Amino acid sequence: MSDTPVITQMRVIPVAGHDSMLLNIGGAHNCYFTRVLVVLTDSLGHTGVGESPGSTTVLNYLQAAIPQVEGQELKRLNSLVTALYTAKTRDAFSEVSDTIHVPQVNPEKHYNAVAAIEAAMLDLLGQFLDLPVAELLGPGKQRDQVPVLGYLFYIADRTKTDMDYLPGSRGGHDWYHLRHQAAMDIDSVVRLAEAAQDLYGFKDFKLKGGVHRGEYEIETVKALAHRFPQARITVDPNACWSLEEAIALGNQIKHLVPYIEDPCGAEHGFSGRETLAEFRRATNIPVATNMIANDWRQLRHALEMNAIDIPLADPHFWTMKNAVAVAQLCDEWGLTMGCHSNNHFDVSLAMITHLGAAAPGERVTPFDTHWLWQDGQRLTREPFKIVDGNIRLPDKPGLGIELDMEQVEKSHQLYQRIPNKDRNDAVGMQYLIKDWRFNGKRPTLLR
Ligand SMILES: O=C([O-])C(=O)C[C@H](O)[C@@H](O)C(=O)[O-]
Ligand SMILES: [Mg+2]
Repeated sequence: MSDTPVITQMRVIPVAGHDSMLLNIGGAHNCYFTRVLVVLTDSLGHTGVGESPGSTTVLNYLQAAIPQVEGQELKRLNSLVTALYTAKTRDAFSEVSDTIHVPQVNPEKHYNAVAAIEAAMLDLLGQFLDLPVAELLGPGKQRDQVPVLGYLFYIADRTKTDMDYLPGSRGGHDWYHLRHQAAMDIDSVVRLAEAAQDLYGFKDFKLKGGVHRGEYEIETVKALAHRFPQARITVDPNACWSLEEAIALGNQIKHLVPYIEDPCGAEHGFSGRETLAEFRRATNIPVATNMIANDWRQLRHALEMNAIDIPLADPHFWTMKNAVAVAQLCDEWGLTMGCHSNNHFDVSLAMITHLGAAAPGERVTPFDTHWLWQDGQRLTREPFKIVDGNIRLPDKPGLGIELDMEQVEKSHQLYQRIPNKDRNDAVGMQYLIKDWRFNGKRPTLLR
């Protein structure tokens, strides 16, 4: 067997960036978000990089994995990733997963860490083979352009807090100002969508719901659909509507939306998979999820019950290779593939782009990305761009990105300074509503 490069060093670098006061069922986004970079060096001197959500658990897991990764040959990628998934290691690092404040995304789960290691190894392997990562995944590269949607949020008024939210500045594109200002009503959200579309050319939009009462969010969807008649608009209340409410609300917009994301969840002794199956049967509206089909076992139950049409296979939850396997399964079984997102930097932007480029078939729905909220805070020299609602895959080996270590260092320094390293959207929310506490069954503002 011939040799492949050996991983000589693994660095784990926690980083932080700025965010707007975006509302969701978990509360209000903090003024800072955190991520972790995995930076691998190989014996040829190449650098490979991956990004994961920034919980302390994931950080600890990555640091503990260093001895398992250093010294490995790149050709052992598959067996190394499998070993990192072993139950023994997993159990040691997922103890706190029940305490998370944003239950819809599981940022503390170990698989986020494994995914970042896999991405960095794929990056190195691609550079060694002189191939883009998309060529190393599943069926290989299927497309050069990956469509993404405009991910809209209601935005709370940051001036009601003493947190370090950025004020935004006038003089550049409107989007860069508006994304920092309160947008609590329908008109403001439509205005946000207009600015985002003007800058990024989005063809489609998703509204993060679970904030106002459901009726108001449906009115917002209608207003967006009226303003952008060609767009595919959807809404994601993160399962906070009851089944009954979800059916009533869904029926109002069934002619306007291509799908609804996690309209309802577990209630009255029924699981989220059961209520989503009932929702689908009652409304005939396709269902997307990032809440009840995030691993093979969950996906199997969701499909057996006919609960979903669109698994949003986030490569950070699944790893890039497994997310492409989900895409292949969708293609073969007549499902639609999509991709969930959290706040992220430009390394994750590259990861989702290669995933989208390798997803086979026509039924790939535009991917979620939070990049529009972070655009301008780069860690790589040339972040991929969203143009006409698409991200173009560069003609470069590996992930096709190069870290800018000065930017990484600044972002790491910011991480060191901030008090809250783990996501907790209740903190900001408590400035708006005294003693606010998470309740997955009540829209954020209804207290
Ligand atoms: O589709 C989703 O459920 C998400 O994007 C989850 C995220 O946590 C989103 O709610 C957010 O960023 O607030
Ligand atoms: Mg969702």
